[in-house]
Amino acid sequence: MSAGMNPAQQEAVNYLHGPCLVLAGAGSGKTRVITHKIGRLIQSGLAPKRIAAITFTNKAAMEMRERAKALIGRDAKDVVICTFHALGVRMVREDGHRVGLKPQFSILDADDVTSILKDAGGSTDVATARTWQWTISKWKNMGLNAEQAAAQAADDNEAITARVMALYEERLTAYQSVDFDDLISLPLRLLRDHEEVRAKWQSVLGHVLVDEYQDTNATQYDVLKYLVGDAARFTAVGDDDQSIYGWRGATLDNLKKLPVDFPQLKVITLEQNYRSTSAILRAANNVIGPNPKLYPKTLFSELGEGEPVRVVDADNEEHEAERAVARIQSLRAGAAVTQGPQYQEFRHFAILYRANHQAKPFEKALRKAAIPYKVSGGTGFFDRAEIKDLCAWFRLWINHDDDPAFLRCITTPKRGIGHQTLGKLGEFATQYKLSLFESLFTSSLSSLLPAKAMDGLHEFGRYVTDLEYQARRTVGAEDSLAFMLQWLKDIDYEKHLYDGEDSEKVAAARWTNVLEFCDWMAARAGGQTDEDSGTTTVRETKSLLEVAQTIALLSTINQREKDADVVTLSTLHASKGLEWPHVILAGVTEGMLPFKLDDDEGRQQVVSDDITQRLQEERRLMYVGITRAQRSLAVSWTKKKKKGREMVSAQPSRFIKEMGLDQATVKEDPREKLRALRAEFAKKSQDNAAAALAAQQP
Ligand SMILES: Nc1ncnc2c1ncn2[C@@H]1O[C@H](COP(=O)(O)OP(=O)(O)OP(=O)(O)O)[C@@H](O)[C@H]1O
Ligand SMILES: [Mg+2]
Repeated sequence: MSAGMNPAQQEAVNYLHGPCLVLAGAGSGKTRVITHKIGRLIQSGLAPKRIAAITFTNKAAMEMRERAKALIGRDAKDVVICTFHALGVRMVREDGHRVGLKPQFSILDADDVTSILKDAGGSTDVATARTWQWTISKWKNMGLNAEQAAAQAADDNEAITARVMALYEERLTAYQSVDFDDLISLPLRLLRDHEEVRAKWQSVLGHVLVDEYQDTNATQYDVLKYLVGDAARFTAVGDDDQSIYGWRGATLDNLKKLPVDFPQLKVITLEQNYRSTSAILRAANNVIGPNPKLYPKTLFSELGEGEPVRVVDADNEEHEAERAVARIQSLRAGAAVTQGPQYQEFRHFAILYRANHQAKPFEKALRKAAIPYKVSGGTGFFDRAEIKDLCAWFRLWINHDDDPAFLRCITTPKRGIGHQTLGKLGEFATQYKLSLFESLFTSSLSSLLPAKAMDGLHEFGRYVTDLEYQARRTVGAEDSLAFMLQWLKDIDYEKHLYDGEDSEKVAAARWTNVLEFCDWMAARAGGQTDEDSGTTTVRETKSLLEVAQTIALLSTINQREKDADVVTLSTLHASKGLEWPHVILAGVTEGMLPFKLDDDEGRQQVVSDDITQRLQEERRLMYVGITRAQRSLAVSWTKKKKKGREMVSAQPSRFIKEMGLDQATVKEDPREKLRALRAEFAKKSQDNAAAALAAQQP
């Protein structure tokens, strides 16, 4: 396992029996250490299923699984490679009964949580519910329950929020549901309060590896500590300069605590960057320079100076997007990078920005130029309303007490059961502490509702039970697909989509998503997993209900997009850990990156109101962005930006200056567009020629 590993990396890989921290800058091969160490641990005799590698996102987990498979082969399949949250799902499923949860509990997404909070707070508006949601999440991440939150409430607002939290928690228990934060705080409670749970997990896991350690929060740290116990066999890798989730409770204290809590900790630093050219690395080092250092770091690259980093100044967002597209075309035509391999496929390009909403102009410009792309870190396939609709049914099959799912199913599509009926049902359920589904068949309900309404409710209840019964018995790809299509027909879902959309085109696209989803589900019932890419392995078929169970539990699953040759659009946060040959950092405009610091709108996402700290986190975000680039980097800003509905003039981000670029080379060559046009023209005439040739074939 020592191929492609420098001595420091090898040292980290070979240090098997104690706590190990790899602290190093971007692109220095930390994630690579984790993958190789998995192999080394297996080689040393540890069973693959006793190794857990924890990543920051599902996508990162998927990538690591692939890398591990390429390196180790079949054994990689049994290694637990997942996020803290996914590990939490497993722990709560196995041991949640100790805190009153059935193994088939539901996981609520952010929208479900908002609507429960709205309700718990007495039908408040969405904005208030979201504020509560934010605070409650923060408390949960600090390990506080409603009672403790009430005790430490700083003002009336917090006191009210703590009261709402208590009601909210009651509802979650009634619904047999958990939210995302619970997936960390419940495992912690289980490990902390139940010795047998702790002993079990400590013997199950022989070594725990954590990537992106700098972005763990206090609760995750405690989970880790209990998981590894006194043996302390773990490897954490991270970079304090890439800590970008402070606003969500991540804390660098976790880095500082490690040597204190584990005095025998072995700390390894890495200095060589294998990702970026010197020009890119220099800009990155210059930007991060002003931030205080947790430990001294020098990062060098042997990949040569490379192309100078470009600065692109655009008039507005549309212009910025056009110029980005022109740059991609020009690089694809081989015009801009003169040294080394060219990296001209679409997959070699990424456009990164601060916030999701910035994607739009780029999407439009890319479409216009017929360049394929994907938006990651934003609304993914599984976040689409139509997919969530279908998942709600799965959730209900699996857990009848999942009230949010119940409400979604009974109203999508509408089946003639009105709000009044549902309101009565809700009151009844609350009064008798029952779930909505349980209430359906309680005889005393009929005294509250007219016979017709009762019939409707009973029919719905029976239909759900019947579907679940059938789904349990439907096994394999073909039957599952047929079953789902029949079900969609029964509930008239296609019509529901068309009725709900003004534009037929949009409705059709949504229906296509639904069909694609059914296909995907059916393939899973046929035994296909995300990891195998169509190779011939022996497949174990599953029942549709089993598939539904995994899908419903992990509502955010990444699509299989790894092989697609497309340009990536991503937020900076979601780009962490990844790399592309060519990167365009967009919206590097003062007020956007760094995000407006003189906050007069009481922005909710920011926990800390310390301006210096916020600026430091923004700077780290910029550092993360710059260090995603391997060969070429362009940084673009706009001379005008939106402020409310107005366009106001804007300045380049202070970070551009801090990159310390050579003034003579900073400007993007204005001839880029001409070159790009020429390239496009050349490609078009080639295509035309090919088409003409094809037409001549007999
Ligand atoms: N010793 C090595 N020899 C050659 N290539 C390496 C070596 N170590 C790492 N690499 C390559 O360098 C790139 C960056 O590695 P990796 O993604 O592991 O860095 P990282 O430290 O995890 O970065 P980040 O901080 O952005 O997460 C990858 O393409 C990886 O394959
Ligand atoms: Mg990494």
